[in-house]
Amino acid sequence: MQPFIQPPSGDLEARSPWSVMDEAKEVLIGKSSAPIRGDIIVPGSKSLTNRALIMAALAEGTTRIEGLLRSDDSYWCIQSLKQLGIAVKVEGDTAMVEGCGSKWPHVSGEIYVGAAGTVARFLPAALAASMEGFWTLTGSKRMSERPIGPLLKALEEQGAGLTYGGAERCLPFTLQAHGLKGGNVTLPGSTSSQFISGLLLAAPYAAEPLVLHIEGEVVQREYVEMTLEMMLTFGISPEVSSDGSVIAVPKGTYRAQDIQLEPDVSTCGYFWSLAALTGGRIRTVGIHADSTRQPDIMLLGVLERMGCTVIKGNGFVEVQGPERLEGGFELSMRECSDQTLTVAALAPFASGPISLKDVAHIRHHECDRIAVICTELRKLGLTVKEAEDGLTVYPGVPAPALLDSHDDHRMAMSLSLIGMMSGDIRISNPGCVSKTCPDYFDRLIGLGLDVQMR
Ligand SMILES: O=C(O)C1=C[C@@H](OP(=O)(O)O)[C@@H](O)[C@H](O)C1
Ligand SMILES: C=C(OP(=O)(O)O)C(=O)O
Repeated sequence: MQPFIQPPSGDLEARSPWSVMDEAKEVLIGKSSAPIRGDIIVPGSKSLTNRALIMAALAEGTTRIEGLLRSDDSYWCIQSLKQLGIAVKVEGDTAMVEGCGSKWPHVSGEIYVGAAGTVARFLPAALAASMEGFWTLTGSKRMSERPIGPLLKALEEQGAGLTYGGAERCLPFTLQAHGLKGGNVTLPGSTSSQFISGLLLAAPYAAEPLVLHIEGEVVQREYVEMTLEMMLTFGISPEVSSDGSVIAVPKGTYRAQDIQLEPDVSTCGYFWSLAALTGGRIRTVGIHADSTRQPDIMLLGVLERMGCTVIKGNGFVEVQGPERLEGGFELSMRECSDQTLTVAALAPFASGPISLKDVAHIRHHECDRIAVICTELRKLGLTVKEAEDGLTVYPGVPAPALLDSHDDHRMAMSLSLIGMMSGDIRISNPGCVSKTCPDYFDRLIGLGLDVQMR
């Protein structure tokens, strides 16, 4: 075990005022001696929050959003909209957004998107849809490395002028808006579903109806469905071909709404896992498992396969952990790939190896998630086999270690699960949880876990 506390690391500029633990250099989670039990209400979905904010900004009229997530990703979304001259008033988890009908009040300026993939990929088309404007988009160091090229290429073809401050077709860039032409546009589905969602969000404002042709299978297709569903809520009905590869978006204007957002199912995954690992019981309130569009609900199927009992109630989901988790199988995580790290953290405690596949794209997330989870699990003395599109984790007993979150909220939250099972595990730079769940560690304390910040 390394004796020294590491200096603070990570891209602290990307932390927002809604982050609560920037000072923490590391977290130590004590071994849990009892099954974890509790009922919790998880904050709003990041994906729903940022879609709702951007559609509300593009709409005509004032939208009321309830159940908003207050985290770095939504903070940078709101700040970006404010930079564009949109009035956004936030009280608790309610936001009032004055829409601009795609005529952004501030026609120039610099917009910082933090580390939020949803803001970096959802805003450019919404900017390009305006008839005038000249904006520079910048983001965290990692966001400047993450792919966005296919979306920017499509926007250039649609009429936007783009110049690059660093590498070609990456952040930072300056976008000159001339409106979107519409007509046929092609985007690949294999790197990120966010390119498709980003173009769809702005598509109703194109000069001609826009027809999006998707090349190849979409990683996490359900996020595209989530976008289409919210477009419908705001009054626009795209038509999808029977094989899903062509989406025709009619011209129109979003109409302001009063909407209530669901809790973040991706965040629920860590809490369900606490129950799964300890033979406990966690009920997350506010989730309708059968109707949610959040793809990480599919983690419930994985937990059942691992021997958990899952109760899908009316407005809640409850997970009860077994005596011992089952392993010895292979899973495609393509459709709920944000949970790959969660399952990798559960796997050492299962009865047999678990192989996770079809997630090559997560190498382009907050860090190279496949390489990094393998590195961190190996530091614990565990056996892991890395593949191009996933990994296999073997059962084992984790040894004490100092682990690195790699400034990735999902790494920090997943590694905390191992910490709780093993004790003597420290995680450096834990403050990155603020990307989606700023009070994550306080919530663990609330469930009776021994969590020390240093
Ligand atoms: O549209 C969204 O809200 C998201 C899409 C997914 O991204 P990719 O399709 O880029 O993997 C997911 O990983 C991310 O957390 C949220
Ligand atoms: C991939 C993620 O985020 P982003 O929206 O930045 O892509 C994530 O939250 O796991």
